[in-house]
Amino acid sequence: MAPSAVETKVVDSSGTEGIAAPGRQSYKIASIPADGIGPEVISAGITVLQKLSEELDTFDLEFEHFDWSSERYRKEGKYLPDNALEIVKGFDAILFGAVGAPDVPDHISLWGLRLALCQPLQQYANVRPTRILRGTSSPLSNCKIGDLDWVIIRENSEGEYAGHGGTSHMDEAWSVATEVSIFTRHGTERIMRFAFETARSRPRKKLTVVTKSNAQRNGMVFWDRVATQVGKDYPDVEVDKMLVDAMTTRMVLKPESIDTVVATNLHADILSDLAAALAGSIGIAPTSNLDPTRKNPSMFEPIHGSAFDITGKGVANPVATFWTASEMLLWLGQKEAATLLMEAVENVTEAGVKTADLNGKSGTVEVTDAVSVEIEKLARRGKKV
Ligand SMILES: NC(=O)c1ccc[n+]([C@@H]2O[C@H](COP(=O)([O-])OP(=O)(O)OC[C@H]3O[C@@H](n4cnc5c(N)ncnc54)[C@H](O)[C@@H]3O)[C@@H](O)[C@H]2O)c1
Ligand SMILES: O=C(O)C[C@@H](O)C(=O)O
Ligand SMILES: [K+]
Ligand SMILES: [Mn+2]
Repeated sequence: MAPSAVETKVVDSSGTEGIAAPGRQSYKIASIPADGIGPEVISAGITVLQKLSEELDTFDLEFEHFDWSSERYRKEGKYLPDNALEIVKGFDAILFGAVGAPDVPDHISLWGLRLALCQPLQQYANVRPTRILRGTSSPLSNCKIGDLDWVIIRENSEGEYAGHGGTSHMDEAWSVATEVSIFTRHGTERIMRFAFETARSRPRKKLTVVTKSNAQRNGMVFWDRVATQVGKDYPDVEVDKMLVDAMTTRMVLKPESIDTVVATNLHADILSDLAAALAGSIGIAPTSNLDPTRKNPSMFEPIHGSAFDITGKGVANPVATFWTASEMLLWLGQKEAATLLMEAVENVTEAGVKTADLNGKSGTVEVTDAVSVEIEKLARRGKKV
């Protein structure tokens, strides 16, 4: 068996190892910061999570760090040890940074780490909420806070990311490559149900099904068909359909007309980066890779990548990771902490403590410290009343 890649063990936030105090839930979190700005933002995320745990009486977190990264790939030829899935199954959740390095082809890094975890762990629902945070603004001139409040549900197990394909006769004049999209009834129906449930749980109960069923006349027509069938079980959810190209224009021109969106793996990948930018920056938006059956741990990561252009400069926006941490706490059942964390984050953005991508002047550490101070204030205020 390959050796475990555990580098360091961090004890729970109170500084003691072992059993949680009575009444406190205890969670084991696998931390995989990986590449580029990943370690910078994950370290910031862990700082605020530990602060929350210290200030609230509700939970303890025990982090274990894994060095699964491009650096490990360079040394050992692999991103993951052979028993990686077995290891992470022993955790309540995974907190992931980003993977990708300038000297490793992007398809090797993505398939070697992110997809090598979320596909076998059946994290089929990728959930990407976006909204404009207090104290920040959209690049859209007429778009105010509240006008853009979306959740994009990305199919996370198949479609264009099925991994079916190949290349023959490489570099010959007759070389050929295929990248086959796969849409199964099982995969399509389960993401559609998840999307309808998400739409139903939000005040507007409104779902937009995005496809490209004019050009992609098989898989996408199938998606539309499954959406109509599943929709019969959700008469209270208002549904509309959009082609993905037109959806980009609707996101820009009529953001207030959108609430919950479901789209394929690739379409939603693209739309969700656009969504984050329209809400202000790719540096704010979270991602949850969920196994809704809860048989496997779910994985939480900021939406952005490893951002080589700003790595090591101390300017990466940690807000995407804070929001991700909040989503992780919600998934673990810690609603009070999740809400308090976002309240703290927005108090800080509103006070103008922001990184350069949000037109601010603060660094990663300053924003993190400000959020920690805010957590303390909010938690202590909450205890007094
Ligand atoms: N889930 C993932 O791990 C993931 C996601 C996206 C990209 N990637 C990988 O990351 C690498 C770089 O990809 P890319 O450049 O297309 O996307 P990227 O998200 O890394 O960066 C795009 C732009 O956004 C900026 N940016 C990203 N995060 C930021 C933050 N927190 N604060 C401030 N600015 C931020 C970057 O500086 C860059 O200008 C590639 O190897 C790619 O495959 C990985
Ligand atoms: O598409 C991917 O899986 C990589 C990255 O762009 C992401 O959104 O996680
Ligand atoms: K990421
Ligand atoms: Mn992406």
